[in-house]
Amino acid sequence: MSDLSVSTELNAVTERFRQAPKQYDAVLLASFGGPEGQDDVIPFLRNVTRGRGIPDERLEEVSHHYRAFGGISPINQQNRELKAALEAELAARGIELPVLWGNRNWDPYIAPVLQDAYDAGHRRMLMLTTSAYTCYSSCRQYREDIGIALTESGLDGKLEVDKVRAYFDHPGFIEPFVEGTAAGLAKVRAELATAGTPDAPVRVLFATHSIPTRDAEAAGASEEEPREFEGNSAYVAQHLANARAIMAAVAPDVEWDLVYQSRSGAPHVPWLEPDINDHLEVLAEQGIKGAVIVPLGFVSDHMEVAWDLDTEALETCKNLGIAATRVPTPGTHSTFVSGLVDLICERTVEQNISERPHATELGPWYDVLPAGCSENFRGAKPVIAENGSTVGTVHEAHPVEEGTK
Ligand SMILES: CC1=C(CCC(=O)O)c2cc3nc(cc4[nH]c(cc5[nH]c(cc1n2)c(C)c5CCC(=O)O)c(CCC(=O)O)c4C)C(CCC(=O)O)=C3C
Ligand SMILES: [Fe+2]
Repeated sequence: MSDLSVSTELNAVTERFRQAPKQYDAVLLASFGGPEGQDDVIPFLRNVTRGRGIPDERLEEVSHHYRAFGGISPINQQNRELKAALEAELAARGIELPVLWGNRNWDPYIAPVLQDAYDAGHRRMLMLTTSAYTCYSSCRQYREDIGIALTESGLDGKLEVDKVRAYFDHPGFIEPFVEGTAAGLAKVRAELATAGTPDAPVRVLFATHSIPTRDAEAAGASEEEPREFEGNSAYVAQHLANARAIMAAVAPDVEWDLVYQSRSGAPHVPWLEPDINDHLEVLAEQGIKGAVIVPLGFVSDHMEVAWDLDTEALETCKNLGIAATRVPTPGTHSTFVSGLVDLICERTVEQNISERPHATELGPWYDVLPAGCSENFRGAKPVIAENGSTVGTVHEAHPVEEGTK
């Protein structure tokens, strides 16, 4: 249906940071976590922002987003559904790999999940995150949280944990956006036609989470493997490359912009801009009458999508007289789920997939990150899946290996 252009070639850098396939005994589906009731809201926000310099006023404001949803973030249910979909796809392919689910900021927390996994006999796990891009928050922080959990529990050296590559440009992640953008454009154009202005200008807005510009510049950067990125940031470059790939497949003639949302730091700290709402005002002044909002930075329709886009940005569009629609996130789209299982199979010995499909020239991203990748100036922490770090590796003979020799 679409003509997303996909390459399976490895670049020299990826080749160097590639890990040989292993015999894993479980997948760890690692996510952000969210509150499941009004009483959870404040403790959850404290977990997220511990030591991060987020002003109280911002926490107060964000707590209202959660309160409006009964204190329940949609993210946990979405992860339960993703876990079930992954289990079904693995089973359908005859792959015996249990999927365990752990969160960075809410129950079920990563640390006890790792302990339970070890107690149940697991020794070699492959982490799959619900975060597709490269920056501190979307990659390194997950790797540090595993590193900290392993070190503090004494499991380091006994339980091995690796990570699936950042999959922003895997076709399984991009295809649902291609489909959604095409459908969104058709919907907005139909709406404009009904209003008697079929030729009114429409803009596609690719939305992602803003991050501090300092984090953006550190994203994907490492002394070991210096690389130049568009926008001076792998995070920015990855989104731009994805947006281009999607527009090339869907509507090469339609104009688009990359915009940011959910900024939370202190006002004097610079974050990536423009904010989607500010940008919509500029577009309205330029005479834009239709907008297709693509939540390119997100894997599921969690609170950052449900509030910041569906509640705030769509409200802004309404006030500005812009006909708008928000495209679905990959969620449990069968192409996405199947792509995630392909990503797992890239790393496993059984039913190994040796090709590394990628729809942008930036990828495929690394299995093992170059030393110091996306460090965020908050001090060194134990980290897994990184060149030069032994955290998350096993120093003794591995029982699974012994059994299979
Ligand atoms: C890059 C990125 C992603 C995408 C990658 C990924 O998916 O991981 C993401 C996802 C998410 N962010 C989420 C929620 C929050 N993020 C916050 C704060 C922050 N996010 C940041 C970045 C990101 N965040 C940053 C740099 C901060 C500042 C504090 C810090 O430096 O860490 C805060 C604090 C309050 C506020 O200021 O908003 C909350 C509540 C939820 C859960 C939604 C739900 O509950 O459904 C999800 C999926
Ligand atoms: Fe966030």
